[in-house]
Amino acid sequence: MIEVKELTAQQETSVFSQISEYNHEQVVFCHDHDTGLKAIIGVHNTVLGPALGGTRMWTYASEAEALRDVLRLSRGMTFKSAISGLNLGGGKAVIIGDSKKDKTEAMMRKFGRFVNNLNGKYITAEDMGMTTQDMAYIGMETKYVAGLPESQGGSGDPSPVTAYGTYMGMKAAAKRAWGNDSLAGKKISVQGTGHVGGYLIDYLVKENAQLFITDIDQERLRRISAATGATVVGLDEIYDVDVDIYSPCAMGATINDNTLSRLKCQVIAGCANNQLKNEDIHGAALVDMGIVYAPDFLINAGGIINVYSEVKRLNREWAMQQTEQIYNTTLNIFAKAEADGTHTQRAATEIAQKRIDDMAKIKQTY
Ligand SMILES: NC(=O)c1ccc[n+]([C@@H]2O[C@H](COP(=O)([O-])OP(=O)(O)OC[C@H]3O[C@@H](n4cnc5c(N)ncnc54)[C@H](O)[C@@H]3O)[C@@H](O)[C@H]2O)c1
Repeated sequence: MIEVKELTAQQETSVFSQISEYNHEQVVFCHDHDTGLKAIIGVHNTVLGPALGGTRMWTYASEAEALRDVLRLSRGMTFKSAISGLNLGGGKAVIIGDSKKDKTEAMMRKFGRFVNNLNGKYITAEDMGMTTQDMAYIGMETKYVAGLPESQGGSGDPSPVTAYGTYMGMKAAAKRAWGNDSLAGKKISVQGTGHVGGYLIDYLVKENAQLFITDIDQERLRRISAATGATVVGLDEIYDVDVDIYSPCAMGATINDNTLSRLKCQVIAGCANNQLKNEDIHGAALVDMGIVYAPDFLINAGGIINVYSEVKRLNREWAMQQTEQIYNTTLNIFAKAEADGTHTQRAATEIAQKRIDDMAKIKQTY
């Protein structure tokens, strides 16, 4: 398996150092002057099938940050699809910009043309900052798009399915930590109350969990708090709240050297991608702290399962049934990690990598 190490400052600025570090097959830089499009498509691995993963539109502080994000996200998709038993490779795209101000139909369609140039090696869908309407625009230029509106034969917003899988993973983690998967009365902090976080909160409210929520969108926080009774906490305060479960549902790398010593939870289970800033260092640190960590790419796989159902013309019922399996898979990962004396992220990655390696051998005989 390829180890991902911390890069030196010099390596961080070298595009090829980063691509080789994460072992990507292909990275495509897309630029269009007229629409202001600046996008990067990362194709990590296509052994199991076409690289499928959403496009994220975000106000990255630098181009280097955007590149790092697309590389980490696309690698995560490889393992997510592999561990979920899907015949898909890992890919992802980022568009640099403010989704609320900079996005236009022309920009989306231009991006669709870049996706089309890859001839199906990469299939796009939604991620943060993108909507089903954006997928519809992209779909005017390419057939290699999923997550289209249901009115256009698509599987619609994947977030409810992602939330269901995250909820299943959280319950499995609760069972591991406390011997019982009930979340009733558990204090749970949810960082990010967007598409997935919002649906997850609905499940947690139904179970009578005690919620602490934060978001940069103050209006949404007020609305959710008024509807659910959740306590609103500050953006940074979220790491200090005395809770049983911390659920990262916004950006990645929130489990890092600065936050670890502040966390008081016994379980971490959320939908955000790439929650561990450094998989091995912070994954191992969580074991030392006695925190049960439900691997992000495993428990947030509901969205890709839903998108896969669209590509393979299966229905949402199939997607929900597959997603429910996340509960058992998560329990199995906890057991494997303990038996192997390793952390859960590594145990999950090893299972995913083994499937890729096994299938690569089969393909050699075609
Ligand atoms: N949508 C899916 O189906 C899906 C699938 C798998 C993984 N994910 C991951 O889950 C996470 C959330 O996705 P989403 O679709 O709900 O996105 P979203 O944009 O709908 O929601 C993200 C929320 O996080 C908030 N936020 C951003 N930065 C924050 C910060 N520093 N602190 C607190 N809140 C902050 C935003 O204001 C927004 O409300 C992302 O990491 C995404 O990659 C999503």
